[in-house]
Amino acid sequence: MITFPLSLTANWQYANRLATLSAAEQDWLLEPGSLTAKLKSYAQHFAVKVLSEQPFDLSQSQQLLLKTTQSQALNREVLLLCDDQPMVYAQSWIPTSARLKQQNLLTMGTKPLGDVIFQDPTLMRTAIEVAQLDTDHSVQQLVTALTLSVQPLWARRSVFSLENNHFLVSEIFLPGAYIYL
Ligand SMILES: C=C(O[C@@H]1C=C(C(=O)O)C=C[C@H]1O)C(=O)O
Repeated sequence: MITFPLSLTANWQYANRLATLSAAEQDWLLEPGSLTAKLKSYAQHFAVKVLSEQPFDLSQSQQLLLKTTQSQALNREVLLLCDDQPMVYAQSWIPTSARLKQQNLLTMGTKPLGDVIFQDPTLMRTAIEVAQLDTDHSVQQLVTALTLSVQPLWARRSVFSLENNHFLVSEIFLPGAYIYL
């Protein structure tokens, strides 16, 4: 039985410190635009499956990343599926601020975050950090539950901002994702 939220503790690094990324790895890990839009361009059918969406306590490191003293945020964990294949596990931490509520980010359901936030011209994003999750990382329990093959996984994360309201989005590329092809 998987306990959400999954821990995403990892050796996060800014991509410019990783000289050995392949072209495909750079293409997917450093995609500056919407990952949703990029995945949709590769698939006939795109869908979001919500795994867990609940208020949860922010860790101290998350509060620092989000530049917030709020103790809780909405934790949203989803799978992004292309033609019914799970391609990405995404985990977002969205503080319950009025501005983020106004954007309906706290009640997205199966609508992809990217379809909303990238429509906002005030959206800002920090530099993308990347990490490789090894075969004994806690995310691998989800890989096994999805009957996918355990393998080192690429991950990326960044902090988005809408008028000084910050939220953290992490994305793990699952086995079979285009990044590995
Ligand atoms: C931020 C984006 O939204 C995507 C969709 C998410 C969701 O619906 O929870 C989470 C992370 C992203 O993979 C994006 O498209 O880049």
